[in-house]
Amino acid sequence: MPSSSRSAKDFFAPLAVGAPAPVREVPARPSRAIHFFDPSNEKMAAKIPQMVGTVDVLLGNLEDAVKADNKLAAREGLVRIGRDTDGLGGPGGTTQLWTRINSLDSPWALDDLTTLVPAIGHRLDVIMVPKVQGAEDIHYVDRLLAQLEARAGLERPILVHAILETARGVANVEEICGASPRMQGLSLGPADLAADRRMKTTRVGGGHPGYLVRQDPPTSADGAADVGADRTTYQQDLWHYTIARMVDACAMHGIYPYYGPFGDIADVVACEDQFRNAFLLGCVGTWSLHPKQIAIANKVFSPSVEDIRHARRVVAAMGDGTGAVMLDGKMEDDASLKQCLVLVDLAEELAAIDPELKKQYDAIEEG
Ligand SMILES: CC(C)(COP(=O)(O)OP(=O)(O)OC[C@H]1O[C@@H](n2cnc3c(N)ncnc32)[C@H](O)[C@@H]1OP(=O)(O)O)[C@@H](O)C(=O)NCCC(=O)NCCSC(=O)C[C@H](O)C(=O)O
Ligand SMILES: [Mg+2]
Repeated sequence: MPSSSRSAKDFFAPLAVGAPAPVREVPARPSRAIHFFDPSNEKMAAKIPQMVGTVDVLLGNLEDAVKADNKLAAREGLVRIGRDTDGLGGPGGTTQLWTRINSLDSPWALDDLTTLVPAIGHRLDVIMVPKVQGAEDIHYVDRLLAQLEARAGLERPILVHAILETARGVANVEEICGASPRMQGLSLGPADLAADRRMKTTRVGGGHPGYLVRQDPPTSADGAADVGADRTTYQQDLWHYTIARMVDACAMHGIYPYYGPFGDIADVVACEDQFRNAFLLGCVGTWSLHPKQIAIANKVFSPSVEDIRHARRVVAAMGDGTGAVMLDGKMEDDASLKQCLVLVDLAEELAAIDPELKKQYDAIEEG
């Protein structure tokens, strides 16, 4: 659905003479892990060629986590990597190439775009824009990209991904998603969002032991509550509300939602839990900050063999897709079939790019 500031008839028109036609549908390319690296960090940059083919997306980060003194080196490093790395980015790339530019109010964002698009625009699949506040930020990037693409003679538009990391961004999430046909998706930026909301946390994503609910107190025979008794507590998910809003806004506009960073690199168990919550709620992928988070993301954001076995059984049992049937004591109908088809379709997309997964899904016995 077009945003209110552009009429429906103009929504899919190029925003500059000579710019490529906007996409009508965002390509469903697997992007389970968006792996962040700092192109100014020589050790990290040296690892990028060998990571192609092992991760769905490699993202050259130019924003936070890159020291101010290294901003230029990061931009130039990304240009080198984009130019020289086989198989990275563009329509034939085995791994997508994304970048996160600096925020639009920073001294670097304009040069990020005017340098990257002419130099490696043909390789760049998606530009992640941080701290997006509303549709106006997307409109600015949209027009500028169209001008730069036209000048560079690009044949396909670079897509845009917004990070949801301000209270205003969350309040405007639907209009952000619908602001341009370039919109590919949204990620949660829990660290900046926490600061902007004045949450009293100090972490980069994940949970907090203080955010909990407690079991009711036991009562004595006279009905008095023993509030001092030992009671089980249940840690709650700080990010549930925002992820759920993000998922709905993305689904409504046909674009893709992602969890963001999990900063406790050592806690691979909680990382997997956080990723899985996001997967179950509808996210298609997550960020990876360290090489060891790639395997976690790939595992979590690929449907399990058990889920695919069950989903295929439901599809088979439902025949023409209408009516209701009983399977293993449970009712299945049109709606559960649709859920199963989400999983089956995702498995097919992933099997097409991941031979190991394909082997596992192909080995599932029918019946
Ligand atoms: C988190 C790190 C700083 C950890 O780095 P380091 O201490 O060097 O880790 P290791 O010693 O375990 O590294 C082992 C080797 O792996 C290489 N390495 C590390 N990270 C990466 C990477 N991301 N990509 C490629 N290679 C990597 C190291 O160089 C070591 O190599 P070697 O010595 O040759 O064996 C570091 O991982 C890091 O900086 N990660 C990226 C951080 C980042 O991008 N942060 C920004 C995103 S989160 C954010 O911005 C918040 C968000 O916007 C919000 O608001 O919520
Ligand atoms: Mg941030």
